[in-house]
Amino acid sequence: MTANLIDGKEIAKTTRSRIKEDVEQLIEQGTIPSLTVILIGDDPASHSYVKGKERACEQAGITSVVKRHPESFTEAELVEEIRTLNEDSSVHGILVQLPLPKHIDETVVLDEISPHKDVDGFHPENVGQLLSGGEGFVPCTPLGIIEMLKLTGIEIEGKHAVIVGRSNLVGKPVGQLLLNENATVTYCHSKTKDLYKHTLDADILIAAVGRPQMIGVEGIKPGACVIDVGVNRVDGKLIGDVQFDETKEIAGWITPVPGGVGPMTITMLLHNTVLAAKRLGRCNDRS
Ligand SMILES: Nc1nc(=O)c2c([nH]1)NC[C@@H]1CN(c3ccc(C(=O)N[C@@H](CCC(=O)O)C(=O)O)cc3)C=[N+]21
Repeated sequence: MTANLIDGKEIAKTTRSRIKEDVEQLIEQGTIPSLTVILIGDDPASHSYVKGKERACEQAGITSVVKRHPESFTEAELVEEIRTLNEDSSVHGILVQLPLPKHIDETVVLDEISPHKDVDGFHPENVGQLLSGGEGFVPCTPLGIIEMLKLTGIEIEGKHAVIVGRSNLVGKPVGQLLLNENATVTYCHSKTKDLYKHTLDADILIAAVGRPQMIGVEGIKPGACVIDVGVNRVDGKLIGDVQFDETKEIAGWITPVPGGVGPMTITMLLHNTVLAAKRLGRCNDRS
């Protein structure tokens, strides 16, 4: 058996053209959705991701501004910049590219972003909304994964979803979303004993550890849906967390790296920015 490929690029393309229509409608109503990205330091991977975000915004008709700062930019300067953007009614979405330099406290910074402009969904208010089933912003990668499953027609309800990795960015929120979709959810992590005992029972396996090819085919249940969130750069090449070539022979569905989750992450950033513009627009109408 060979797995069906979940083509993230193709799904992203379809979703982005839908978003573009939304943007056009908003522009007709007088609002140009706009995203500001703050990028500190000169990590090549971060610069490349941010370029991808800029390109995607441009294609969708969303205004994007990138504020680039040297490694020496201070936490106080960053907080000040965020406060200014929070107040600026022409800015709908604010994203601070991670990771930040060591001298800046990520928590302090993320807490400073207005929850109404927090298109990453990292602000504690939005994290809380996700847990309680509210209407906050949901982190882009987890949202992209759910969208991809739905658009591919993979049933979530009643399925056993096993997540490997418990980061705040991906592991934890994707588990919560799957739970909200009525999956039975298991979280695995670096201290989990006998990892494959759990993964072998997964109908839906989410690999989000950030270690190249750490999940082997011995850990995959035949017919399972395997979502590989890994973006590990090895010798200039992008490698996932799953041994793709072996796994694709027994899985039912699998996402490639690149061309899987990555393009959907950026797509959901566009989605969240449009959502922010719609919501903030409504607030401005009322004032
Ligand atoms: N505040 C913040 N929000 C983020 O969402 C965020 C972040 N910081 N820091 C870094 C990670 C990583 N991330 C990716 C986004 C797109 C691709 C992507 O599009 N990847 C393409 C390939 C891109 C390439 O070749 O370089 C693909 O998988 O096909 C990958 C990784 C967002 N992140």
